[in-house]
Amino acid sequence: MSIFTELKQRFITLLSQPNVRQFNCLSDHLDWIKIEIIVEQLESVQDSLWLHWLKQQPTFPHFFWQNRSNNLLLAAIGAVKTFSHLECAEQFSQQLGIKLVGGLKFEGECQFILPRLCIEKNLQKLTACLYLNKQNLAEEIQTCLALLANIDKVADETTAKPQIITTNAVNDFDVWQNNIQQAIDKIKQQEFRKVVLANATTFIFNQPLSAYDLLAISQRKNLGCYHFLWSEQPSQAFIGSSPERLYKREALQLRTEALAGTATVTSDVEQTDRNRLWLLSDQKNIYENQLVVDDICEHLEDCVTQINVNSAEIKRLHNVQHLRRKIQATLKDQVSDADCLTRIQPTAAVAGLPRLPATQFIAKQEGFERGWYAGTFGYISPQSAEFCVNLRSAKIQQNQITLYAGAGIVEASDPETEWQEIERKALAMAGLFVA
Ligand SMILES: C=C(O[C@@H]1C=C(C(=O)O)C=C[C@H]1O)C(=O)O
Ligand SMILES: [Mg+2]
Repeated sequence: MSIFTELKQRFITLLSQPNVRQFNCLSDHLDWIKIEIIVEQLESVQDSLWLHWLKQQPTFPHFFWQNRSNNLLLAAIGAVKTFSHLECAEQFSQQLGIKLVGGLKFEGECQFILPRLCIEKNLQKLTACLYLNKQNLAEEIQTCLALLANIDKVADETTAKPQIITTNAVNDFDVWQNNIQQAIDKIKQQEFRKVVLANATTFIFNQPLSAYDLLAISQRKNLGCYHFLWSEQPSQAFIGSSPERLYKREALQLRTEALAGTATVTSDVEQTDRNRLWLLSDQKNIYENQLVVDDICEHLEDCVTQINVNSAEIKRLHNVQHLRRKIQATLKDQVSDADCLTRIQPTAAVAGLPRLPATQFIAKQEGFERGWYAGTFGYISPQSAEFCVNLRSAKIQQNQITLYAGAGIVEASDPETEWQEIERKALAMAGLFVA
């Protein structure tokens, strides 16, 4: 029996119990019921299973998130409550002692949900939770039964190979070069020290694309990355495979990082290793990274009791390698995830330093709205939280895909080199469909 058939049968049995109202209440005075199923030893399945399951679920939104150390995977369908204010989401999660999933767009818009059904996999342990509102319980049970009717269905990975018809970038090289020159002028005038400029490239295909299939391919190719998918309606989704952690919190322990500074990775092993050594000692890249360290430390300063920055190491990916400095801190009591998120996001790795003039420059010059790109996805809960930075990502709408990639611009930046850098970063997604 598949895990989904097992969950379906067990949930239907639990929902049919006459005392469902009492024994699963999250708390006497609250409106919500949680029905939980735990499977301690899930047999090994491929990570793509959860995406192929989502692909077949008619209940939206869909949320998928897998951390880069691959010991936590979340797959959720439906929303019984949505939050557009971080503090409200935080308060709700605290009160009920539950996880909420979602994130923040680059421009700051907040979107968290309490899913109808949330499946969580920690290594071999699986926890599935169904949430119902106590107020109109009879109706809620019917809605859940309708959702459960379909949860044993899993899609096949398509063999279809959509063909590219046209490609169009928001900024061509001339516009890019001009934007970088303007950024460098502003840096010289001391309006800011760094700004991260991005491009958006749209590919139109001869047939619709499956966000689920693309992300499943990416899971196998972009190793050591967070993988995420957010879809509010059929045929539209935002996906990505990002190397960058925004932060991970366990109780008061916070882990974050400065990931910035880039060199090429190719199939030439020796050249790639020379690039690694060059990156570790290149002043422009070290400076680019240092500004991210400064930004994070400054923003966390008054809400931590200690903070420690590790020395630089290399985070190696399929097409690029980055300089990374890990940062550990202990939060003061009472510091919330709402605090952490608003302080850390968007870091100087995706916005710039100082944050305000950099984001204003981006909004004015870049030529498109970033939305979920360079935003963050993850979860909050009273015990822990984890978020990634939504890089190496794409927006899919029917037969169109828009890829996003950016690069940190500092005074020593060269437009040509930065252009090559964003082209290589875009390969994390483009490499999945451009032969
Ligand atoms: C902005 C992006 O990446 C960021 C910029 C980097 C750089 O400029 O060296 C490196 C890693 C990321 O923090 C992106 O991938 O779009
Ligand atoms: Mg760079």
